[in-house]
Amino acid sequence: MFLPAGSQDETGNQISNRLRASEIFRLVTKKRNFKSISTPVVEYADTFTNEVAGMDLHSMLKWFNGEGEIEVLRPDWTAAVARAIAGQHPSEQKWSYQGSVFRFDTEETESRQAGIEIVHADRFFGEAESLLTAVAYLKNLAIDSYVIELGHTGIFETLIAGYSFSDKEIEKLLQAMHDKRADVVEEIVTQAGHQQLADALLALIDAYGSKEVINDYRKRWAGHDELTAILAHIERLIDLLEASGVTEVIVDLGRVKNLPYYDGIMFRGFLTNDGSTCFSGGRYDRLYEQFEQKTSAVGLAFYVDVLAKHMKAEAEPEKICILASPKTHAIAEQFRMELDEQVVDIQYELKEGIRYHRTYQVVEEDNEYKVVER
Ligand SMILES: N[C@@H](Cc1c[nH]c[nH+]1)C(=O)O
Repeated sequence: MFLPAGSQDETGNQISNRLRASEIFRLVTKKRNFKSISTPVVEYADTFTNEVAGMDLHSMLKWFNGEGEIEVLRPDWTAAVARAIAGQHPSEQKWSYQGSVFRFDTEETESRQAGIEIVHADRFFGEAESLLTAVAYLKNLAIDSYVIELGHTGIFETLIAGYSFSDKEIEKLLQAMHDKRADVVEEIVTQAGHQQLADALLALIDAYGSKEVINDYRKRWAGHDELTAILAHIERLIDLLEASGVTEVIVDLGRVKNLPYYDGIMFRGFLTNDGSTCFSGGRYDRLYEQFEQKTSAVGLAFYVDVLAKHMKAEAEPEKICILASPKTHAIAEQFRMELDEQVVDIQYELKEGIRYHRTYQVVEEDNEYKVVER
């Protein structure tokens, strides 16, 4: 039997690492006073596709229910959690969750996330706590080679404000900026008749790297209060991360939003060894406008499958075999109960190719059963 593209089985270490990653996430977030929340896997599509959430129905796993409404498998936790907690008292601010998201536009259809959302809190506090929780979690997973990248939706948006583009053009422009395709960006702005904008956007494509990029752009954007305020904001977060022991923080001023609801700071974590993204998040105050709330909302989600792949495997415990028979199986089981630390396998005969550190056997002596080492 085969599996559809984007689905795969999992075995061994990947599973035990993933379960450990989940348990460590539970402990880390509990200790930091997050309240856990879980939403159903099946929801109305509208929770994710409404005007403010803005996600694309095409990439969702969906069907019609008996009433003709579209239901989906949860494609995103952030919009689901927002729906679930919209009616909660604003004193509840820190939420954590774990579970799968399902999307067709990613390599794997199902991917497991562990995430946090901080709502109704002071804006800088929410961003700082999100990032520091990420740092604490990675530390607890013993993952220490990673880079945190900061970006901001306001840069691109401020630069293109005042130029008219159709929704289609904006969509293409966002994609081209995301792919860092200077040629495509130039083509789109030229065709729209906004040649003057090209230089600013093309420069932005290369505006990533260490803190010096901020100093450089502070000079370039001198006098442009909105943009320099964004730079100062990013710099404050970098200072916080550096003061908390994070050695590699980079900025990408040309980063555009990867989810339609972001409006403000965006974060991402990359693992150094293969560049894979291990967490992603950002500010999304606008999402709460659908509930007539003007508030602060920020968070991030870890890609648990990615983390599990990069975690060191757990140390192997001693592996013991007890040879028994149908008659002595209960005796072997009793002996097994006394061994807390070891992996204990009971077999009726030794199988070739399976290795144990020690082997025991149930033997009969003077009408009594004993377990002895072989
Ligand atoms: N839901 C986002 C992550 C996130 C959590 N909070 C804000 N953003 C994602 O799937 O990438």
